[in-house]
Amino acid sequence: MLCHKTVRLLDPRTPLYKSWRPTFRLLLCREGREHMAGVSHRSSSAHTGAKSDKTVKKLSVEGNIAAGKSTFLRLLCSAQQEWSLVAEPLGKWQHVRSASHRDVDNLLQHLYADPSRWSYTFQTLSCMSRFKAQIEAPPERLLQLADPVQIYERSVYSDRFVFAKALSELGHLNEMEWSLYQDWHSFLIEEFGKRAALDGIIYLRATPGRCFERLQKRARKEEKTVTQDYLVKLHDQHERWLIEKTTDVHFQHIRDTPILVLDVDEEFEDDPLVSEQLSNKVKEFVDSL
Ligand SMILES: Nc1ncnc2c1ncn2[C@@H]1O[C@H](COP(=O)(O)OP(=O)(O)OP(=O)(O)O)[C@@H](O)[C@H]1O
Ligand SMILES: Nc1nc(=O)c2ncn([C@H]3C[C@H](O)[C@@H](CO)O3)c2[nH]1
Repeated sequence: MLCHKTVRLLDPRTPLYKSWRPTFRLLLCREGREHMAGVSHRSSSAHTGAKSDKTVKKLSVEGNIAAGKSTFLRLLCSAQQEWSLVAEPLGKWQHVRSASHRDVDNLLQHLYADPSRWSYTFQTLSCMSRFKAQIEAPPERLLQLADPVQIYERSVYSDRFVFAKALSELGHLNEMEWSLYQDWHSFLIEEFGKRAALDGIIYLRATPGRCFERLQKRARKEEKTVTQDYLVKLHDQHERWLIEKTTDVHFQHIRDTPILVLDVDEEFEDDPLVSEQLSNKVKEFVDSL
């Protein structure tokens, strides 16, 4: 469980937060300078309108549980070998480490076994690990390329606008927890906004029934209690956020991010033709950004 001090540190209304904010800002500025001293990333310049020819295009791949994101990314990366992929930090959630790096617990297991007890803790870890991944400098080899592309498996945005929101509506995050989550999430987006910004989103769209079949086929041990109803709920959140655009997204740059929708209900894993068609669509989309 997150200690009370950390919760208060992340809550803008508390004195603890106010006393730490200047230190936090200083750290952010230092990191910012290091970042600026390197190659200018597209996401840093996108908001100033400035473009350099060595910018990294950052995209996330979004979609329901077991829609086929990892599978799709594997295919994509073999078609576009120079692109860099940042996988979802699932291992960090399954093997939570102590300060002395001992493997202490499996938070994904706890989440599904007792969602009301563990959802807030899980969203804290999932979102923090995504933030760290999203603001990390791209690998050096990527910066040597003329048109570098980095693709993330999900993002800090789906963490909030799909999962945390669904868990709040299901009552697994209570009103206080949902409010705390939104407070620190907004704070981090405002502070890191440009560095965590995306140039595009690829939405892998599959019916909840198909996802449920794939989930059962994959048979991840922690997910035995995941129901089709939960997948329907997550599907609806994706649809409201990325298709209907009725989700209340407070950040203009996220609302404006271009979206490519790919239907992945079809079984394409072993079909090179379908894989090639999908990967060509992604390439066209990336070139258009
Ligand atoms: N297009 C496809 N055709 C056939 N099988 C697929 C396809 N996409 C994924 N699968 C299978 O479905 C299962 C789930 O796929 P995968 O692990 O890629 O999902 P995911 O979206 O990354 O899941 P998660 O949300 O848990 O990260 C795997 O067993 C995979 O082999
Ligand atoms: N609650 C919750 N919030 C998230 O942000 C989130 N991201 C992924 N997951 C779950 C889905 C798969 O079981 C498994 C691997 O994707 O982890 C999440 N669950």
